[in-house]
Amino acid sequence: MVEKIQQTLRDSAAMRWTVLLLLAFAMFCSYIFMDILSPIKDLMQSTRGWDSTAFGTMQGSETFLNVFIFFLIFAGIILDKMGVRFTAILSGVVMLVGATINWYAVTESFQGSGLDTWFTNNLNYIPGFDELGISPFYKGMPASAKFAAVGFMIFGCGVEMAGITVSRGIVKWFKGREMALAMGSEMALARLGVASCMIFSPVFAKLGGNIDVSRSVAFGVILLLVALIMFIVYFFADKKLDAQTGEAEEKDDPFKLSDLGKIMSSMGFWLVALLCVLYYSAIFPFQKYAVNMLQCNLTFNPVDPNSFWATNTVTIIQYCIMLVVAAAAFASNFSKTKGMKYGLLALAVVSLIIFCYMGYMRQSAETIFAVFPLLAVGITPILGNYVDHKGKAASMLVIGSVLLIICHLTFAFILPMFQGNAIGGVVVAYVTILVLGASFSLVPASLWPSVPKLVDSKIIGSAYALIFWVQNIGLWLFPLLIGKVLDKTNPQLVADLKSGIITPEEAAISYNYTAPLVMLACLGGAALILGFILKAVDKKKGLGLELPNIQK
Ligand SMILES: NCCCC[C@H](NC(=O)[C@@H](N)CCCCN)C(=O)O
Repeated sequence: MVEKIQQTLRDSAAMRWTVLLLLAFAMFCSYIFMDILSPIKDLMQSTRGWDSTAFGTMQGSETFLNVFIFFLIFAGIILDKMGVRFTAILSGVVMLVGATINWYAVTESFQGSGLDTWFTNNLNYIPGFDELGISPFYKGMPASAKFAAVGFMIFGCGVEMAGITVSRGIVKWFKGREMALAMGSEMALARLGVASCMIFSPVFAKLGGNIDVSRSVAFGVILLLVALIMFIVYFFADKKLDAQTGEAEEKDDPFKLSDLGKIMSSMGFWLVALLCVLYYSAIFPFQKYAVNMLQCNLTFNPVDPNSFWATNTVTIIQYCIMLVVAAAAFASNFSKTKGMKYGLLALAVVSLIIFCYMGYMRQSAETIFAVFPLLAVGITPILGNYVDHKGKAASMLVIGSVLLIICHLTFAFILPMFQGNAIGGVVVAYVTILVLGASFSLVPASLWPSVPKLVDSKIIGSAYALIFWVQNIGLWLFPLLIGKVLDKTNPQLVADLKSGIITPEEAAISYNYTAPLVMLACLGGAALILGFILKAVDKKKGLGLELPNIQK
């Protein structure tokens, strides 16, 4: 008689993918909040008086507690000690609290309140940090920006804690199965979140003709409430799984601080962590300057504000096309026949071309750069699927780094040659952004699923936390460095601006970006060297980075 094999929730594909949807949707909401103010920087200046320094300082506060107060390290320890479901809910609550403070700071009610007065007169610096130039506050910073920074740094703790928790949750539910596809899908949805907020945040702020920036932030807060609900539902599924498997690893084999030593002594781990900080420092900080870099290098013919291309209808159509690209590319991973697979991929490519055409017709750098997260939405799951079935993660890290170098050098030296050539410049920009998007899929799709191969599953939370911590240092440092290098390498522009020879508007689109782009290409070069070393170490020590996740 054939013995009936005990099935757990994890063995059911439908249940596994439902759990992934809960976690991924929570991250989608968090990524929307993370960039909610980015596309309305101009409105923050005109309605709340945040100049570029106030805006940049507030945005930079996100990493402050994680990096300098080591919150991420504590978050990793909490995750390994308390388990995924507890930490998921905790991170959801922390994000919501931070976001609510952030929202209140930008409302009309904050203006003129007691808190407004207090923040105007206090919190002008943090001793020690101020001297080093790394304080999230400064004398003269608008009170609303200071209070928003307090909220954003609390949110930053929650969102990074959620990031490591979701990664560990995916490992728990998908290890030995479609783990890289699951991580790729989660990141794809996160990228869709970034693209969505770029499109919808200005729409909410300008709704009904009157400008209110707090509406956009309120939209983000509501989404974070939804994220918390997702985590609560996940809590029950995860509890049931533990009851079925009797695993509850955090109780059976409790995490000890000495376990951290095991991570630190793994050469493979450090190579991945360093590669991560180098690679992501050349991507996320670049993302903050990319639109301006395009404005400085491309020639745009302003679109008539009354024309079809300037309407919100076009925005909505473009967003729908974006969803078609993402859905078709994602569904191609699950198609049963080759015909269906290639049909869906063809649909994704045609929609992508239409998306690019519309971006060109709108003649704005923002809509051209919008294609960047879109390609990652489409192909990160496909590449994750490849890692699951064929492996080659270390090789993908190397290829991703090569593409990164090529793209930054193209932006630095080839794009400026097309200044004055409206169509040629846009074509070069699109091709380079698409290739960069491919690189931004190759590296994340192979890097994050490699971590469970390097450390014990009991300490996976701390391992992700350590990588995130190292990465956060780069994410804090490089936006600052790019700004400083830009000013240092454009001395004439800075002097002309100071003496009033050119207006701030003219100056803003006249920077020469060569030096910062070469700096980012060098980061790619260093990541490439580490990639080769990682490949060699993998071969020598048999880490299994080139092997598929699913062993047939
Ligand atoms: N399951 C993979 C999770 C990592 C995804 C990764 N996110 C990060 O690395 C975050 N620490 C940084 C996000 C910072 C943005 N301001 C990703 O590729 O998004």
